[in-house]
Amino acid sequence: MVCPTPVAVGLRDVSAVYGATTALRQVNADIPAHRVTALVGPNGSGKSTLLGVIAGVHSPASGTVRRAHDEHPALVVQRSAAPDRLPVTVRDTVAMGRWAHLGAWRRPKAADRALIDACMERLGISALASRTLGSLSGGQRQRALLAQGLAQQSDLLLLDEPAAGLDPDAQTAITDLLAEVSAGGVTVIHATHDTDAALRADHRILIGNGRIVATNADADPAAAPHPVH
Ligand SMILES: Nc1ncnc2c1ncn2[C@@H]1O[C@H](COP(=O)(O)OP(=O)(O)OP(=O)(O)O)[C@@H](O)[C@H]1O
Repeated sequence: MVCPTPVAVGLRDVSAVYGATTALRQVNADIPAHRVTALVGPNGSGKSTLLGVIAGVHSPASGTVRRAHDEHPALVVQRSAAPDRLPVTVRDTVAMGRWAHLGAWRRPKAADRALIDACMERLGISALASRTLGSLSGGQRQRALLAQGLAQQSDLLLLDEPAAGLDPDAQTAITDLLAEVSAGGVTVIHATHDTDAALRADHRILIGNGRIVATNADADPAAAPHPVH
């Protein structure tokens, strides 16, 4: 008996534009809950835009996006999109992941501080806690942004090339981390150019020129998530 996988995000006829540029064209997809989904495709194919649409930071020009999750999605952007010269420390950066959970004065409680410490520990950046982001290597900064994403404790974690620029061991560690996080009940969607990371995902979506070209569900219909009604 096939056990149906619930859908975390359902996209129907979604198109997205930047001015005159069409980045997504009539995208239809069901993203399985509590699994790792890899978005793969060449540069400029629309992966980041799709993540932005799912995160709710880029409004689709047409179509619908339905999220089953209660929490606000956590979106971890590519490091090139993060400001370089902000005088914030690694700890501050990770702590920003708690902002949505804090009151008006954004004062972290003991539990928030413990979580921030745990997220830094998980990404191996505890020793860098007092360093400013601008003083870090690209890979170290990328880990700080990932720790910030984890600190949000969202049940929908969206990551844009989380292992880009990391050394091979660190790339493997990030892929392991994503699998661990999804095993804990989080839906993970990540854009990647790393074939190993894509192959280790539970579900793959291949994008080309703003369209979905293939999913692994095409090859194995039993693996397709079952739509929610
Ligand atoms: N801010 C923007 N303004 C105008 N066009 C944009 C903008 N961002 C992306 N685009 C265009 O939208 C299309 C999809 O870009 P997107 O960044 O989603 O691709 P991608 O698959 O994530 O690429 P990469 O692998 O290089 O990160 C491309 O044609 C790109 O040039």
